[in-house]
Amino acid sequence: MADSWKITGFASKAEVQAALLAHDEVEEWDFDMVIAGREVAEDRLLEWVIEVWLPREPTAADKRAVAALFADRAPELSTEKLPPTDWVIESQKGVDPINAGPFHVRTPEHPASDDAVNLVIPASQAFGTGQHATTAGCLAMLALMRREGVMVRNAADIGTGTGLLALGALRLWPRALMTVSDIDPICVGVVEDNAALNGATIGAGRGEMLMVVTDGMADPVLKARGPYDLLIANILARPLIELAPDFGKAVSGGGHIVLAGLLATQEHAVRSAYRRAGFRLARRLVNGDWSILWLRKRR
Ligand SMILES: C[S@@+](CC[C@H](N)C(=O)[O-])C[C@H]1O[C@@H](n2cnc3c(N)ncnc32)[C@H](O)[C@@H]1O
Repeated sequence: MADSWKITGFASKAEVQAALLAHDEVEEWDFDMVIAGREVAEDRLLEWVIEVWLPREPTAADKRAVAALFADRAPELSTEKLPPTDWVIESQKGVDPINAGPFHVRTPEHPASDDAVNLVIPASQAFGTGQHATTAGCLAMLALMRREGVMVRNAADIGTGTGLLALGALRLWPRALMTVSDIDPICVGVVEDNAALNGATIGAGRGEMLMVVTDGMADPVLKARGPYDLLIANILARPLIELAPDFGKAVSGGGHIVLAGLLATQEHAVRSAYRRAGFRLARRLVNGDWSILWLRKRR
């Protein structure tokens, strides 16, 4: 567990949104940025802060990069050294269960819901507890697809994180082949643990989950198991646009793709890239600032 630092500055909502976009656009950015709304106790005013977390003591260049996130004014920034903590696990502890479509996503500490499809996801270093609007939106979109009569035999979840979306999809389509992938090898153990917790089996057969570590569609196993009739990708707008041609090849004619990780303001660019790759829009959901797209490949 390394030391970490946090730089905080109050911002307008417009600055917060611009900062989110900048974060997505700047490739060499190596900070974790948290955008938070803060309630000031006395007058219940909602203020926004930009919090930037760094794995090192901020240099002058780091501070300039953070200051550049604030439009036309010199922001007042405060810098704080944080105690050594595993922040990913810490941030996931004690989170409340969420409901999305028929799903109830909870940690093992919370009781099961009798009238929902329970998915158990403990705190881990991988992304995907259901708390984020994009994850919850994808679960709701998958449930909508099932309600609309979509049948899935061969699916892949790219950027699976905790494996939550794949586990949800397997509840909706229990006989499907399911390949999951992530660029981050830490997800392998997390996916295995979460599969076991949710009664799923790791394997290459129907109703099982096969995990590969790869960037996008690069892995030969991921390619060989296609074409997919459902591909799920909750990543970010930039990689989604870059991956559009590969995803276009990986999805069968008439097949489906669910995309998330794009802000509503980035939807146009993502939809254009996927139109060029042979997809048309079937449905869209908006959850907070985020868009979740269901697209269908032309036959
Ligand atoms: C926003 S998280 C989504 C996790 C989970 N699917 C969910 O919906 O909560 C994005 C995940 O995509 C992975 N990722 C980012 N870029 C990727 C790429 N080019 N190929 C595969 N995975 C990628 C990240 O490591 C991360 O686990």
